[in-house]
Amino acid sequence: ILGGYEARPHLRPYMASLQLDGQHVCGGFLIAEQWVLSAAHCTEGTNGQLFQVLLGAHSLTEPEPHKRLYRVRAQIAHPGSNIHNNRDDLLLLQLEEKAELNAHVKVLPFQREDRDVEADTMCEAAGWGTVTHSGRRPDKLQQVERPVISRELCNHRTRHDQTITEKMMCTDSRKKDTCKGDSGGPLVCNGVAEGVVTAGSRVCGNYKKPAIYTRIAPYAAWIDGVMASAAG
Ligand SMILES: O=C(O)c1[nH]c2ccc(F)cc2c1NC(=O)[C@H]1C[C@@H]1c1ccccc1
Repeated sequence: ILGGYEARPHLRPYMASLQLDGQHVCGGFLIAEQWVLSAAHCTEGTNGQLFQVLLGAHSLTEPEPHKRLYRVRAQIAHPGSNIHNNRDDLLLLQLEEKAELNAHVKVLPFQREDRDVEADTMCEAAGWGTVTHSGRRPDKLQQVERPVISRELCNHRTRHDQTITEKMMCTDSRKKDTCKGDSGGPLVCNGVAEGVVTAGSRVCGNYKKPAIYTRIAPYAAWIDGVMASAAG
């Protein structure tokens, strides 16, 4: 998160850190007791290694009472996701067991109504992604508020030039922005997860390259289908 600030500890109890060998790789968030939603690009270069999911954390390194690392039983990338573009950039992770829900670990509802969030709506993003242009990595969860910008503006020739589909949304990226390591985390608007930070490599903090999120509503049926088929 560029230009943000340390989150109030455990006020975002749905936040997950996807880790490999104890290292934060991407964000994610709890959408059901045994399921975390993140971004498919985060699995690139991991040659099929399964993530571990840290829940209930504020600091990545300090011992905290409700912090717990969960093993992952299955990782399901959206079938349309690929390394060449940001389309269908979603990853579902089934935890080895149901997460123990408490004040520090809670499910975040996601938007099921497929309608664009109005431009200028203020939304929030949080993550353990880079906090400086030089790539400094924070130990504690950061957050930032960002206004939604219209798909028309985001698709302008000088911005993302017609690559933003109706299953994506954008926020202004002037100075304050999501960045590497925040990918997979939720864009929360009025208390509901509307988007997932895409994990394609993207310059951060430059107003000419707005932040891109996968809108969740268009994928509600896919998400429900995967969770239902793996149930039990
Ligand atoms: O965040 C992303 O967009 C992204 N997309 C990817 C694709 C492949 C891939 F192997 C990783 C990623 C990855 N994350 C990262 O590189 C994470 C490791 C870096 C990081 C940044 C800040 C704080 C902690 C750690």
